Amino acid sequence: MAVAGMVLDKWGAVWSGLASLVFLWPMLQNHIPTGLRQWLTILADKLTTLFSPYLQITISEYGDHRFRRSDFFLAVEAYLSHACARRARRLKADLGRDAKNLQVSVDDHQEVTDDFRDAMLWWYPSNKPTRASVISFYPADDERRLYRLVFHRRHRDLVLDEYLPHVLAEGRAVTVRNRQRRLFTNNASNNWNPYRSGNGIWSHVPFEHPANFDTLAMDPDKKAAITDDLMAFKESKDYYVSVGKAWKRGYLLYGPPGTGKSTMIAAMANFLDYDVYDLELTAVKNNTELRKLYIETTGKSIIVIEDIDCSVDLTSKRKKASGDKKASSEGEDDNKPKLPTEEKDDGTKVTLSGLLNFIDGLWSACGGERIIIFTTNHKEKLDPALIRRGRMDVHIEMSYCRFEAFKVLAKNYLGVEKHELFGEIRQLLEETDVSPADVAENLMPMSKKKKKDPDACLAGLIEALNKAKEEAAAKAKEEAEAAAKAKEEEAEAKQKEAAEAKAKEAADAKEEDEGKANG
Ligand SMILES: Nc1ncnc2c1ncn2[C@@H]1O[C@H](COP(=O)(O)OP(=O)(O)OP(=O)(O)O)[C@@H](O)[C@H]1O
Repeated sequence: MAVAGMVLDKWGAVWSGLASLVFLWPMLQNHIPTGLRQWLTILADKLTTLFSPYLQITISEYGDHRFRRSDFFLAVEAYLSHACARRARRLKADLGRDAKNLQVSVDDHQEVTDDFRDAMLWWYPSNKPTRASVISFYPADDERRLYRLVFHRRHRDLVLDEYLPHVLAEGRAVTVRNRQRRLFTNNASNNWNPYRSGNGIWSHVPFEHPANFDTLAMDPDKKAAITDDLMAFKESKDYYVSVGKAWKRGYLLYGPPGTGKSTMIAAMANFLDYDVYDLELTAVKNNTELRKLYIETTGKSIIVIEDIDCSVDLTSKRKKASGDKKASSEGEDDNKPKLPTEEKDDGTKVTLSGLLNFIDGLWSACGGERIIIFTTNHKEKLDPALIRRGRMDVHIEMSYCRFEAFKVLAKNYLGVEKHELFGEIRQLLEETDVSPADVAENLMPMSKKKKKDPDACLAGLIEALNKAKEEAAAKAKEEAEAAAKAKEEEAEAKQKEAAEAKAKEAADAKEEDEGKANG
């Protein structure tokens, strides 16, 4: 007993000495030269590590690789916000994913305690420079956020074998439950900031588009094929692993304006419960930026490049390669922003090969569970390499409104599934090319009175369709006349050219004869 008492006395003195040092340290620091202070700090750290019965695990935001936020860090963040909220002193409140329920979570820099199978654990968030960064030449990397988990050494096995896997699983489940889906857009690179969480590469707002496959006007069989494909993709993680492919899928949506390409993307995102990254390619300076943007996207997301033909001049390369310089500018709108497609990558532009790598290069396999969608009004303008199967796995044509699609709109907008005017409308829709956007516009009851009156809306639609039909016929006539006139002019020009050539030939022959006679 006496020996035990002496040992306790000895440790008591050590702990009380250390406690005094910790207490006086802030005052002493100001009177100690910097070099000595750093040395003492490191020494104190080593002593604490040596003698303390507590162990510490660090989970940093970017793990070992500096490009992508660590999944484990994100899971810890979600777990702490949710599981430890009751014990935290500083909380934050926000509206949940449905924007109705209040959600209370742990404030960002709050220390929290947790208990797991009777073991106490302490979590310390930090985004201050670590000690290493004080003497490092590269402070930026160390200023990123981290969590320290502190626990008694007798719980080592429990923490490593059971607690941390529990945190990971719970954190992931919380993330899925609380996910407020987001619509991201890329920032110009001069606004990127390595010190900010997520680097400020993407900005986001809550994604709240109401479109879904029930409200999308489209042929029902085509619609069913798309939803089946999406569902198969979502559930095919193991399949992609087994065939050695990155878990991603490319969709090309093409068709005239107002046929529902953007609406389809929103319906897909709602169907899959994914985020949407709307990538504005003209704001991306080069291939490196493009890669960085991809790496900063998360799984369960749709990455969209709308109107890809307007961002990248994809036809010119092939035509230039065949020596047809004139053809390269045919049909192009010179006012549109275009990014060069020359394969030479001098770091000042996004090239076609950069875009191909974005879709299926090595970096594109980071993370998985992503859908890439390109939209275009002019499929024929795109380089075949860009849209070949394997890159853009599914090509979906968004076409003009036919009767099946109209029925969906009539049901959504007017609540009508059958009507005596449907026959006439079917006939007109077969004869006229109008977009679902135009049809929808005509079914929108702009006054309360009209809302109650589908007859008036449908009659208005018939009127608009007849007008569109007449306009189309007039345009076709005009075009035919213009084509005939052009043909006539061309024939006349050819005739004139032939006559001139003949006259010149005759004049030359005459000159030659006169020359001979004189000579
Ligand atoms: N297939 C459709 N089903 C339901 N609504 C549609 C459909 N197509 C168009 N609309 C309606 O028309 C509006 C415009 O459609 P949307 O923006 O999706 O067309 P888009 O093909 O993306 O056009 P653009 O090529 O000009 O970008 C939508 O807000 C929607 O209300």
